[in-house]
Amino acid sequence: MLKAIKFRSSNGQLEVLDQLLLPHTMSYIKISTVEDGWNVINKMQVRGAPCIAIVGALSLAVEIWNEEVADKKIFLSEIEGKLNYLISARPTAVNMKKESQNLMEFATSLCNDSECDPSDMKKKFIDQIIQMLEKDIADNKAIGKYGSEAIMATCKGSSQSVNLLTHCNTGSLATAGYGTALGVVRAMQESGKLNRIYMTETRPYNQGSRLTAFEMVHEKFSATLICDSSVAYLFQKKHIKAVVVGADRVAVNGDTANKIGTYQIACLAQHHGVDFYVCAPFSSIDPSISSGDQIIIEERPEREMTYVNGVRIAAQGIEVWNPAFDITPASLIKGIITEKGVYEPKDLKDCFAQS
Ligand SMILES: CSC[C@H]1O[C@H](OP(=O)(O)O)[C@H](O)[C@@H]1O
Repeated sequence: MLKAIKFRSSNGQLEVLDQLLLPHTMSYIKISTVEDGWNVINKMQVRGAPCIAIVGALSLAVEIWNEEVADKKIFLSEIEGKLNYLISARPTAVNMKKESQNLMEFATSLCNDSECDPSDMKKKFIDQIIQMLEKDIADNKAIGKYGSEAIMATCKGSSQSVNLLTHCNTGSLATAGYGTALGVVRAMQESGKLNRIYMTETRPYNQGSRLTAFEMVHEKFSATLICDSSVAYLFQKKHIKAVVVGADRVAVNGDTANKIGTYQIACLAQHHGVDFYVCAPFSSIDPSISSGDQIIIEERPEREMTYVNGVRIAAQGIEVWNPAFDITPASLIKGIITEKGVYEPKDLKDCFAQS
């Protein structure tokens, strides 16, 4: 499986795959500081909500790896500033913000623990970050399991295999490995339930044609690439059982921010009676927002839309609007597939009411 992140816990060496160069070139970038981490996230050399959080946190771990910590309170204040800086790299995905909150709660508890000396605090803090890698992969495999069961539960014959559609990239290049929506695709492949995975190109960054297609070819899946504009005709001409997409931020009512183009696919899925699932770990759900209209939608530079590989494809002088995400209303979503199970959008709020 392709690896977006290479981290050696023996010596704190971190490298990330430069996804702007895929599929033609596999090149890893060394990350030594939070500034390096911020830059690769902001430039989208690294992308995907879970991957952003893990690379951001690991960039902090490697920056402080050899630091001598003398005062716990000063150290706590230092890491808070660095985490807030990392959150600013991209505004829509919530994972970096939530993991920062979790890390700050953990660091504060260490700071307040009189039994924990400064060097212990640093070591335990770094170990907490390193655990994110394995937890993400475990979460994704659980998402895959629950998603596969949910999709097959609505099939008549147990021997049936189905066609799925996905948008953008939610696989090993968007996470620590296995993937969220692509994790469901992998789980169905593993259980013999996948006939074919269709994927959209996902203009303008082309996560589908450059990344998802790369992952699927690399692992020899039966996979077909389509233009973003072919989705309606695909639903008309091919039997698509379900759409599985990722998420950058899910509001507590189930409204979901995801890659631009997701909303129109959800509208078409409803029109054609195709089940539409969002696949995301709980770290992508934001309990602080009640609906999707509170989610900030990042707008990317116009050059990312008007040029391909350095060649201008749009008329000079045309004005451009390039939102990187849109909001799919909960009413269009059949289920939100998480590592804890599958939830109807209306039931999501109860998960947070208890906590
Ligand atoms: C599991 S990745 C979630 C999400 O992130 C992608 O956005 P980007 O490539 O801009 O980071 C896309 O929206 C995926 O669905």
